[in-house]
Amino acid sequence: MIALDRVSRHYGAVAAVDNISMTVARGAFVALVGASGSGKSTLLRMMNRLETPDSGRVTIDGRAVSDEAPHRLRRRIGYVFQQHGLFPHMSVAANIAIGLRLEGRPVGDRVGEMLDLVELPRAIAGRMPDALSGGQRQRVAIARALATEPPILLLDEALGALDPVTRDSVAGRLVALHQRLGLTTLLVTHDMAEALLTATRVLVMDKGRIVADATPAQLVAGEGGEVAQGLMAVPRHQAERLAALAR
Ligand SMILES: Nc1ncnc2c1ncn2[C@@H]1O[C@H](COP(=O)(O)OP(=O)(O)OP(=O)(O)O)[C@@H](O)[C@H]1O
Repeated sequence: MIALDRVSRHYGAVAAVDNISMTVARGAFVALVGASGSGKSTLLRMMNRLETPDSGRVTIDGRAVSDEAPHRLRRRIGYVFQQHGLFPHMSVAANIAIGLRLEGRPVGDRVGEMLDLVELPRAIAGRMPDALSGGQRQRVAIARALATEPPILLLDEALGALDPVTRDSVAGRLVALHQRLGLTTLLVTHDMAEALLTATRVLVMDKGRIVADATPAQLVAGEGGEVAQGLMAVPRHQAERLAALAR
């Protein structure tokens, strides 16, 4: 569904994304992990034209994203980032409905349906974003991203600002939504454990390149190479220390 063909993006001398070719199948849940600065966000943001490659081509359903107006493209691609990005002066309902309104589509009962989808009470529709908890705000941001029913969902550290309990619960809801709506989802995260527990395919980035492309089971089995296993050391070490506490 999504294809990158020899895509690069430089900032001065830095190759943020260095000649990457990859494809993402429809319905996949792909995590992009890697150290800070490895190019994850740049790669993601080239898919919805928030960044432009210096060379190479990004296509969705066979069509180059550069041939489509950004606002049209973004109707087909939901995008959620770390700082939820809700409009502070608009109610929850107005935030969720904004995509539909911009397209001139009827809102109908969509706000309520979207709140149901992310398991928030419909009664919060009239609240302002600053009257919500961080986890609730992030779920509203996901509801907003999905309100226009885009088939693709891009999440850039979308859970990164949440406390661990909320993060775990929102991650679980996301996987359920991904399956229920048949989405194609890409999740950028620093957290290898989160990648392993949500995605079915994990891409590991290092210095602008993809250095591993593996399933969670393969990574747990020790595959994927040195950089991937370096990232695996964190959850593995934590699991060992927790197991040692129980002894
Ligand atoms: N607008 C920009 N101007 C200059 N350099 C940039 C810009 N955006 C990204 N970079 C550089 O490109 C490289 C990749 O950045 P990117 O944000 O894609 O990495 P990342 O893996 O998402 O990092 P993080 O996990 O810290 O968000 C970094 O060296 C970064 O400093």
